[in-house]
Amino acid sequence: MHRHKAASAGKPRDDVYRAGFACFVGRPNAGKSTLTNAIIGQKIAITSNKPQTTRHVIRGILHRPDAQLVLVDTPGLHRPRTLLGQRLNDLVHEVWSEVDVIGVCFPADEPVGRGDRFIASEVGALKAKVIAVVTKVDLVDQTTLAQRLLDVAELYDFAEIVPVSSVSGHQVEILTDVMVKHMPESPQLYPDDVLTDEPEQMLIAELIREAALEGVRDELPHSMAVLVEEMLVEGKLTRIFADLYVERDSQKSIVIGTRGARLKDVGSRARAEIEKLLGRRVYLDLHVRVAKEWQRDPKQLRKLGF
Ligand SMILES: Nc1nc2c(ncn2[C@@H]2O[C@H](COP(=O)(O)OP(=O)(O)OP(=O)(O)O)[C@@H](O)[C@H]2O)c(=O)[nH]1
Repeated sequence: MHRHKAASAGKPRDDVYRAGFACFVGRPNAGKSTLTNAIIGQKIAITSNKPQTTRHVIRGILHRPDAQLVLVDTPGLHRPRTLLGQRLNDLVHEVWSEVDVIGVCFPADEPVGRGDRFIASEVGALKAKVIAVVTKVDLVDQTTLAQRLLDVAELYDFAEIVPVSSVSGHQVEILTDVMVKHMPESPQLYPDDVLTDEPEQMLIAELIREAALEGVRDELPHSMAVLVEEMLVEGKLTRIFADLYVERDSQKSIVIGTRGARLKDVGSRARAEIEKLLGRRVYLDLHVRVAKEWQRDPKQLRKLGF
């Protein structure tokens, strides 16, 4: 038997450190993003687009003394009508097969429908624990909520059903506890200092944006966004990877300048400011991208503040 020492010693559950991956799924508008923010937003939330151990995009990591909960993104699941739809669904299943907990979200203020049934039928037969989250409970009365909980319970044999409101914060803590409870015993998956918290990343993005706009505000008024993709702490040095998004190729040329001279200058000015902010030495890696393809991705657009 490969039992953990702590478990065989009969220690209380509280002593066990748990860590793992979870994702929220559900039809569009079910409240997945808001819930993710409610869980990680007020805590020491850290985000990154460069997953270290898995292929999926990490939305945030919740650190607790007893657990680490890594929330990952999945693209929406659709009834596959096209090859692309099929490929997307394959990707969804790939992510699902790698997570420990799947939270299927059902908005309390809308009846359970065909889309919900489809998703519920797809989440079975996985190693993941599947829990139901009834979202937006602040929008309905007790009778409606009770009916919704019954309808959801009939869809699938969920491990748990948790009603929450991301807006009022009602039961968000409890949902987190439930998710942690279903995480495997595991050492910490991500060290605390590999990634950083979002507010800090926003400030850094703003400093880069300031530096990039200097002298060219007339040509590039609002059409630029900066996204800090990754921050890595390596000894005394912090490596920061950031993307500058512009709307057109012509704007990209302006930002980069002749043979990259302007971008280099932007980088060194931004770096000086970031070093002041962090009080640490910084290596800054800037990439200029045209946002065209990003405009079709609402999540990315939201992240960029458009
Ligand atoms: N009143 C209330 N509104 C909520 C709550 N959670 C989410 N909403 C609202 O519901 C809408 C959809 O929420 P999102 O979090 O964007 O939903 P989503 O599932 O991520 O949507 P997609 O990205 O389209 O899949 C937004 O307008 C939210 O403000 C809640 O707990 N209470």
